[in-house]
Amino acid sequence: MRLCTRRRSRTLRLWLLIVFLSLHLLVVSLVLSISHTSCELHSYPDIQTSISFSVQNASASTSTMTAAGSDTQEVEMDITKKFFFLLASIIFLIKTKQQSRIRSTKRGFSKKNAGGFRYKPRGDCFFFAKVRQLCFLCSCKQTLVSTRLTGALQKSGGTQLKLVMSFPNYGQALFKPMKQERHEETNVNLYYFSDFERHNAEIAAFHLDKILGFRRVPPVVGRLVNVIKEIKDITTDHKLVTTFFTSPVGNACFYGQCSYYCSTEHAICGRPLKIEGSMAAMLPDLSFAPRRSWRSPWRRSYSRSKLAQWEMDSNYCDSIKTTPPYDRGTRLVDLIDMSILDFLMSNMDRHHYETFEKFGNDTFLIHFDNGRAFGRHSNDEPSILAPLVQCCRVRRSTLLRLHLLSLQSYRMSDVMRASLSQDPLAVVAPLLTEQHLSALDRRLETVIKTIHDCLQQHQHHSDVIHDDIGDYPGA
Ligand SMILES: Nc1ncnc2c1ncn2[C@@H]1O[C@H](COP(=O)(O)OP(=O)(O)OP(=O)(O)O)[C@@H](O)[C@H]1O
Ligand SMILES: [Mn+2]
Repeated sequence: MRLCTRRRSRTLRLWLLIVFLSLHLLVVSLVLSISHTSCELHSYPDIQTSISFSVQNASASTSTMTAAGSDTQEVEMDITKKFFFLLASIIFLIKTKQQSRIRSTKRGFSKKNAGGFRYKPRGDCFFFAKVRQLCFLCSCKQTLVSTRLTGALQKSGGTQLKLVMSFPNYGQALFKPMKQERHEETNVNLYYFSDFERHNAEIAAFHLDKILGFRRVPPVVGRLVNVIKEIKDITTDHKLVTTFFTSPVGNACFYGQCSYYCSTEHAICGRPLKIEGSMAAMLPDLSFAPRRSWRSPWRRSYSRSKLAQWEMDSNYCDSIKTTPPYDRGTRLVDLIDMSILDFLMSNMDRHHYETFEKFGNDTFLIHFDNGRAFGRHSNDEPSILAPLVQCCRVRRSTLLRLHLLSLQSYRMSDVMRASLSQDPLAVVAPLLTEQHLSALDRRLETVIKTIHDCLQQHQHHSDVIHDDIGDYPGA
């Protein structure tokens, strides 16, 4: 009898082991394939090949378009894939939770993938960073758009109201509510530092950054949020609750606490209940993936009367070029990439940028905080291009991408329009007005002309072009 029970329990254990091992194998292969392909699918595969192909052959096929714009589309997973992904995610989450606890005590992260690190689950936004770019799995967008919200807290720091929203699986997103209609231009008498932050600018900046091939803005999507059910009823912030009220026309409003525009006059109101906003995927917690904040050498003075040094000294770049970390590697051209992005969307508010500490100085710049972009379409701000004008340096890959987006068939405004139409809020109204889209084409011409002027002023192309493609024949 006892022998029989023992034999039965041994068979049972054996079966359990087989089931466990096969499940494990399945999960490992799925996770590996997902984490591998996702970055390929979403990370501008083979940008050099795509661009060189189209520049050489202006009538390039749709494969080039994939690199320029349509790769902003999320990959739709079919039901089976979704099921397996869910299964993999659940087991993976449990495993990663245990691992991350061990790793976070070491204050580091795994460097399993060549030149990259992973993973910190933030909801479904499995995060993956390479030395050169940010990468999120495809389910991330869906999480931001439709996962139930379980918490809303005001984010401390910063000047304007923004909320950290939580998902049931402890994932988080940064919510910036709509403060201004899409067609409204910033009042000309407002200084750049007191301009409103725009939710559609955060969304559009994410798309533009991708189209430019940078991938340095964390994913941002638009979402309609119920002011009462998804903020007031779920927040544990009692001070925030006291700022809710019903407007004279019956809309649910609140204003929160912050140093700019947190008052009844600038209340954030639903229509009557729902309000548009941008949801940005949160990067891993600082304890897991520490970041360093850098003051931009071309930071504005944030004063009504003072000028910054770079505005007074035309040789300013000479000193920056010899100052670490701008004296070596790609830091200077990365900063110039950022100034091109900012000029295109007219963002004057780039006071700081951040990097992941783990990658040291040889890494990309994270382009956070784009809410003050796309304020005025009728005006271009040449001073934003100062790093390019003063240093006359640019990555070859950036120049090629700009050339591509200036071609009739891949016009920047067309690619942006197509890309932005993928956002859930595009059904309410286009994320950028046509005036803003055509401003992009106009500003692109200015950037290209500036680079050509630099080439004329310098004897050798290599003085201007930072060759990050190597074997690509002349730009
Ligand atoms: N997606 C994100 N993931 C993680 N941290 C983020 C994210 N977005 C912003 N942050 C952090 O929060 C800080 C404030 O965010 P943001 O700059 O967007 O707000 P802000 O109110 O415009 O700030 P400021 O007034 O200082 O410009 C950022 O500097 C960054 O450190
Ligand atoms: Mn800001």
